Amino acid sequence: MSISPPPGVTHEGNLIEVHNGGAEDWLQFSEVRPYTNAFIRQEGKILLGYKKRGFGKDLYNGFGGKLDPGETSLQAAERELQEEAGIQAKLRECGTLFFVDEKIAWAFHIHVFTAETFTGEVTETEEMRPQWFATQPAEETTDPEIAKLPQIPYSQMWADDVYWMPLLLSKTKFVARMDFASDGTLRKWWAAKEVQ
Ligand SMILES: CNc1ncnc2c1ncn2[C@@H]1O[C@H](COP(=O)(O)OP(=O)(O)OP(=O)(O)O)[C@@H](O)[C@H]1O
Repeated sequence: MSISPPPGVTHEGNLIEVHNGGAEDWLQFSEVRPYTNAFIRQEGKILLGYKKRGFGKDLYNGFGGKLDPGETSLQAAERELQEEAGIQAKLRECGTLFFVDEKIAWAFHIHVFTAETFTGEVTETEEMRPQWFATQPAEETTDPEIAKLPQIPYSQMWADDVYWMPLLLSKTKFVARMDFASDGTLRKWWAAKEVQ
């Protein structure tokens, strides 16, 4: 059976394990803007950044932002990682997120990237304070350094992250759409794994 994703969601592979929430119809959108979001994922841990200013202030997120004119999403993702966390990595695309917000005139098409290794030193910047988080419960790790790390702080993240972050951590490609109401609550969401 083939799966039809919500409007705006693009994919190349087959969609499996669809998860669906919310009751309202999908919001309309007239413009789509590209963004990036990058995560360094290592054995038992993930690097997130605490956003100190601007859009998403006081929330933890990956590192990313808008594309500069003429940039590919990969170039933008690598530039934003350098600008916001002070590190360089060869990123690869691991998913796409599509966000629509009742209060915002355009839809966000976010290319999500990941890497396991990086060069340079993780550095706090004017925009972001990077921090490592454990991706498994402390009792399930034998690595004392991982056991000391805090768990992923979903209560200080965008309301949608809890639905797609597990797909990112499972290392399968994923696609998701999330619609926000004007009061900031998640009004409807859809997520799936993408396989070849
Ligand atoms: C609605 N739910 C959401 N859930 C998780 N992540 C979200 C998100 N909505 C946007 N994002 C990410 O937030 C960053 C914004 O980037 P943003 O600060 O606007 O861009 P940029 O750094 O270019 O801006 P300035 O340089 O400050 O103008 C960018 O990574 C984008 O992928």
